[in-house]
Amino acid sequence: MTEERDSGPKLVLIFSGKRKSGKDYVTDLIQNRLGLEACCVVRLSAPLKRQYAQEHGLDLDQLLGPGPYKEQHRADMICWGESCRNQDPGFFCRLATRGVRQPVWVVSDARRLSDIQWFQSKFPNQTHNIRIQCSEETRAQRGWSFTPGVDDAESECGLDSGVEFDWLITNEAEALPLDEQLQLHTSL
Ligand SMILES: Nc1ncnc2c1ncn2[C@@H]1O[C@H](COP(=O)(O)OP(=O)(O)OP(=O)(O)O)[C@@H](O)[C@H]1O
Ligand SMILES: C[C@@](O)(CCOP(=O)(O)O)CC(=O)O
Repeated sequence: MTEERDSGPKLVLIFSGKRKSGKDYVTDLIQNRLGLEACCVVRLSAPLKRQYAQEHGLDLDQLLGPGPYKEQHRADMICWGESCRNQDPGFFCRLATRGVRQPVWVVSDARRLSDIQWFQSKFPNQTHNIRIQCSEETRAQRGWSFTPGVDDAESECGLDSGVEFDWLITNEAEALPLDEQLQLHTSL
């Protein structure tokens, strides 16, 4: 049986950013650098997608991947997830971090103030907020197109204001290479 970490994480990096800004790409890069023993990528949407896939007979792997399949289901998943969050805003944060034993937690997909508040209230000294940004042109090249009800809803806009980000990362071909941006802020 695995033992729960008593002391909690040493570092919690909370990433947010618009669709196709590269949240998964950047957080995977950090995990590759730190290694699986030290670093866990915590995806708040993972338990949501797991439960949603089960209840709706969908392909979980495709919902977890970057392709068009999850986009076809995104609006309905958002509504479904919000009905859970309205009853318990920390519901997916708790599920996604259950049993995580690595000292560095890289949360890949904060979307709402309540997500950030949950980590900050539990780990006030360890938590840092990071925004991944890039142009709409770059996001479009990665498959994004504006979808009403998604791109103008809380899921995408909930952190547009009201958060002081500790770091901003620009994930564009023209920007400083990601490696160098990560090194500027940390020794990652
Ligand atoms: N710096 C980069 N270089 C090459 N490809 C990239 C880069 N950043 C992102 N991508 C690619 O762009 C696509 C979208 O990136 P990613 O899935 O990480 O975005 P996301 O913010 O997690 O998006 P969403 O929230 O819509 O799932 C992926 O196919 C990813 O591999
Ligand atoms: C339904 C939802 O969790 C999908 C997130 O998918 P992804 O992080 O973009 O792969 C978004 C949300 O919770 O608002």
